Amino acid sequence: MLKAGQKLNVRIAYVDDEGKGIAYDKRDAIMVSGVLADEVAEVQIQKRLKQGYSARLGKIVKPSKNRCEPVCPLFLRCGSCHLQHMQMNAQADWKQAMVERMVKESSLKDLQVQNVITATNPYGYRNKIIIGFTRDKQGVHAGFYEEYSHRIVPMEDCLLHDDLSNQLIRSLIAMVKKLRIEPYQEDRKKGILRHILIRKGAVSGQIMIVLITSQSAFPARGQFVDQIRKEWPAVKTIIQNINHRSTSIVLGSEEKVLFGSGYIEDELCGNTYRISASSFYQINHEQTEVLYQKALSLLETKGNETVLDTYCGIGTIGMTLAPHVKQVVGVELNKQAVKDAIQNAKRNHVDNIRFVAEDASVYMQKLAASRQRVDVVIMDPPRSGSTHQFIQACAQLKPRAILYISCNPKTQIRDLEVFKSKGYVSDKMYLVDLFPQTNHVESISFSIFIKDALRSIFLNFNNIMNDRVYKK
Ligand SMILES: C[S@@+](CC[C@H](N)C(=O)[O-])C[C@H]1O[C@@H](n2cnc3c(N)ncnc32)[C@H](O)[C@@H]1O
Repeated sequence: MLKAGQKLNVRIAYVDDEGKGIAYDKRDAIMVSGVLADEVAEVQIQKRLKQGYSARLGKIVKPSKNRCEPVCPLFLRCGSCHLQHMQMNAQADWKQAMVERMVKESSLKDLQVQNVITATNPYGYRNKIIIGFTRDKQGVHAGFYEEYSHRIVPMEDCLLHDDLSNQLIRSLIAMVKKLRIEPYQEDRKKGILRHILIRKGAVSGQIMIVLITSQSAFPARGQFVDQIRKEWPAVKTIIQNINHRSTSIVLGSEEKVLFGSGYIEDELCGNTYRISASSFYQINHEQTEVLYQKALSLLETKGNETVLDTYCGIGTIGMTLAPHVKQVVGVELNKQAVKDAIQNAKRNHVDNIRFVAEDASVYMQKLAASRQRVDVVIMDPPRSGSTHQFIQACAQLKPRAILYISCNPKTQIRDLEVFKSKGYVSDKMYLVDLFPQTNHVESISFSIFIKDALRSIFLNFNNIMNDRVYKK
């Protein structure tokens, strides 16, 4: 049995899905951050866990050939990055191996995980930033959260954002301190400013600032807005979001526009989109274009299809696809996002798309009950994945194909297992790295109904045989 404080040298067996190195002492697992597979590291035991021990990294005794120097001084303290110490090509291999492991543990043994489509910009890619505020005896602190905690790691330059965003963050923190805007203290339920959210259009350069507060009125609000507008002309809108709740969810349900229109605009895949504070917008612009192109190329559309774009956000996937199909229906739960989507269709003159504000599972069930004809279903649910009801209704609708985009391959694989039981099979999974330096990856699968799948195998087989006959 190991004791807290004990130091020992361990060999890292593998890096788990959370980016943590796993070593073994006899049969006990030891979990340690900042290490790579096959490295030998000196670690210090911290505490006993259910399935082993957590440990702190002392020093690397034998480094891996995949190791590189983490560039951020806050690496391992701030919870955002997990893989900065891993070279980029090794990050791609690791993400692929992680998804392959998930597939192997599922009933989808024939699903082949393709090589990761890597990012050309491994840093500076994030277009959305959330900074937390707190106060202690030493004063006001602002920055990002430590992993698995509500403790704030004071902000320095974050390399996942561009230089301008980092300058803006520093400037906003200085204004908060100068204007004595009191940070919200979660434990004492006192104070006002909880977070500041910044969103920047990658192409437009337009900036949105959302001040998330614990109450509606707060002193110096007018001065804060005036100062931001004076110093930052790229800021097109400032919104106050009021979150009264005791929760780790950042945004509350109440909003006041303090300056501008309440949204910014950006361009993606040739269309212009308006994006409101609570609407979803992918955080890596360049890789989102790669993701959409890859996903939509799998559909091989003929122009006569009716497509459902479920979990559609502000309508970006559906509107990129619309010129290539007969019609698209977007389904989205967030009413503000649906308002954005309707305006986005107008501003891009896309007239074969419409949007429904509803829970996607409920909508699918209604559609299945009314026996509507749908050719293709696109789904892009949140990290928690879709629901049994959605999949059941989708199978009743019998679309030719289901295109599933996900930021969580684990829940996607779980859902694909259910789809398989309904006759929808997928032979390949494509990965696109939207989140370099982190343990996350975006994945795409394309499933067709088993009878169609068999017919396509038969046709391919026939073509191969015909080729052979011709070659003879
Ligand atoms: C990962 S985002 C994808 C958005 C969009 N497809 C895109 O690429 O920007 C997931 C979206 O699903 C929406 N959503 C979450 N739960 C939902 C539900 N039960 N029904 C419909 N939409 C939901 C969220 O509001 C969010 O816009």
